Amino acid sequence: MTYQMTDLAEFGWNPHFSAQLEPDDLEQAVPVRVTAVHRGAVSVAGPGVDISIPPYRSDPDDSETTATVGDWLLLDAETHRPRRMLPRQSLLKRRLAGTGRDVQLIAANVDTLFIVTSCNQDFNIPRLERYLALASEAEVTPVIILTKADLCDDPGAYLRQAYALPSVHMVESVNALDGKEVERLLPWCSLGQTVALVGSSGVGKSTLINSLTGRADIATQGIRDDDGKGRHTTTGRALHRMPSGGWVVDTPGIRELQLTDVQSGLDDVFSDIVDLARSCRFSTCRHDTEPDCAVTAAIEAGALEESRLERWRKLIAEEAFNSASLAQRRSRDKAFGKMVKRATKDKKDYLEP
Ligand SMILES: Nc1nc2c(ncn2[C@@H]2O[C@H](COP(=O)(O)OP(=O)(O)OP(=O)(O)O)[C@@H](O)[C@H]2O)c(=O)[nH]1
Ligand SMILES: [Zn+2]
Repeated sequence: MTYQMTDLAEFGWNPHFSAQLEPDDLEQAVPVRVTAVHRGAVSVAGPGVDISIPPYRSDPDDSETTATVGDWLLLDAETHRPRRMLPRQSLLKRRLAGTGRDVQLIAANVDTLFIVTSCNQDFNIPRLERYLALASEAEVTPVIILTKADLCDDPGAYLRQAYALPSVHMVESVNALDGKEVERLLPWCSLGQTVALVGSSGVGKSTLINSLTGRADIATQGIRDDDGKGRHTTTGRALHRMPSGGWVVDTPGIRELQLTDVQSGLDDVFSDIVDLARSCRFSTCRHDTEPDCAVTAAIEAGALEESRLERWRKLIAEEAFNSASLAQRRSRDKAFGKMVKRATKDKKDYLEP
């Protein structure tokens, strides 16, 4: 079977994925994209394919290799069984709420992360920095979207604060209810582009998705669900096609974002402090009372805000804590695997001396 690359491009295929193909792959396999993950089934779609298959994990020992929304799978053209998953271009994940340890995959192969906040008390620099670190770590381009501009006297003040963050290059303020204004986001939503939205509850993510998809089937707060049992919030997870040709990932609100394994993301977002720290006299400088500390010197000179240093410290501490518990679990899993292997070998030796 052969495909026009343009047919695949509609689903978000790009040279990154072409580069993963073996010469005869497309003769025996169909590339499909995961459009939804349900309990016990995964929906996939591609040119001429729109089916449900059982959940797939390429490495049984590694939960991060579970096919998630946005992943590309090569299905056997006849049996429709997955042959393999193509290496991801990006991966958004978060610590699973409640368990404290497990990592939940949010979406793969996302091009742009819309970090949504509103021009009111939700606007919060530390929260933006967390989301920026998440985007950087996931290798997704961040765009900050300031909603409810229509309810605010001076949206420009919020725009300026967001732009002032060193790693921020794109900020848009919109009235998410106004389709015309939301068109300003179209450059990130063109053919085959995949966007995901993150932000606190109530900032307007569903409203934006509705405006971008031109549909009203995604529940917004305050609207009653069909079952009449009450307010429906975004709980499913799926890729929705936009009239502009792009795809939008509808993920549940990430209310308690925890940073896992985001050391390099933090370094990017706080590169100003990391750069300064290189000039401290001691490589182990804690930027506290040490002599010749470039960081405290910058604070004294007014070049760095002390609160920014504090936020960095807090995130570093949180990151260290999270990564430590993750590392503990990984080494425990590994030790368990080794023990099982050893026991199996012992048994074999015993049975076949
Ligand atoms: N005036 C105005 N209202 C908005 C805007 N964006 C969202 N709203 C309203 O704010 C409320 C919350 O919006 P949602 O889109 O449900 O927020 P959400 O981020 O999806 O919330 P969760 O589903 O809980 O994560 C709704 O009543 C929207 O109509 C905006 O830009 N301007
Ligand atoms: Zn220092």
